[in-house]
Amino acid sequence: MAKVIALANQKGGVGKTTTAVNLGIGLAAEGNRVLLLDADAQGNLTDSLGFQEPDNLPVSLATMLQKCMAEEAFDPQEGILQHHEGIDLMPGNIELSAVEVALVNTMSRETILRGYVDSVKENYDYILIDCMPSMGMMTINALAAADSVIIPVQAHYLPAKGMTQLLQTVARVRRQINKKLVVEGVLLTMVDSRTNFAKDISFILRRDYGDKLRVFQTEIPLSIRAAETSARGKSIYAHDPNGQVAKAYASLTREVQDIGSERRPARQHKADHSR
Ligand SMILES: Nc1ncnc2c1ncn2[C@@H]1O[C@H](COP(=O)(O)OP(=O)(O)OP(=O)(O)O)[C@@H](O)[C@H]1O
Ligand SMILES: [Mg+2]
Repeated sequence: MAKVIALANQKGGVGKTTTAVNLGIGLAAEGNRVLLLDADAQGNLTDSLGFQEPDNLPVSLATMLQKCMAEEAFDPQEGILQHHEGIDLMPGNIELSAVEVALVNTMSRETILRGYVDSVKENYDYILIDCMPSMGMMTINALAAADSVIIPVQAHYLPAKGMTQLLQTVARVRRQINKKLVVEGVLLTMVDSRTNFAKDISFILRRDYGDKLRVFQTEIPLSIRAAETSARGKSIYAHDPNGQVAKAYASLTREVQDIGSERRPARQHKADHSR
């Protein structure tokens, strides 16, 4: 049964999609069965895995969510695409915007995506959900469907305010819709280790949040190599296997796998109970 991880941050351009691709393919390289869900109407995940023009795909996540809303039966393999680096993808496209609007007037509007995820869960070890940069209904659906959330944070900005909002949303979803939801970890991305500023942000983040949340030891370096992959339909491991970004994503993959095999740290239990 899959572990379901959402990649979420309402701030745009922080590395959610890049992390979905490279963590997903990293986990597959370790022998896991992995499904990526593109829950962003921009379709960037679909596009960056080489399925260009996502808006022309006949079946996408929007199609499947419409079926779930209509309580229509479907084949769990329907619409799932295969990427040559060993992962499956349920693509996303502009139609998700219409679905997001339709959700507002639907019964159980927060748990439609969970219904879809439940129907495909047994075929995978990990399902990663790439969220859009907003806290709208689709992201709430992703948090409702997930076991945990990874929060990528760009090392260029102090994330304080946005993080507080996001953590409040996660806590609200946990209280009201999905008791099991935890923060898997905060991931620093686009770290320019030559600057003191990036070091300061890493320090502040670990100081202010480190006792409540896991801040991944791995930090993803800023590199044009990472930016290039989105245009080429492949992972950083295929594009620049010996580079720093590939090493960092492989290290993140190991951290995420290790979490699965260890008990949750005591401090996280404490944080949960204090709410
Ligand atoms: N480590 C990195 N170094 C340099 N550029 C990067 C790195 N990671 C991602 N990028 C680039 O930064 C941009 C934003 O990354 P990405 O699309 O992964 O963010 P996102 O959070 O998914 O954005 P959105 O909120 O729009 O969905 C992309 O052009 C991507 O190629
Ligand atoms: Mg994205």
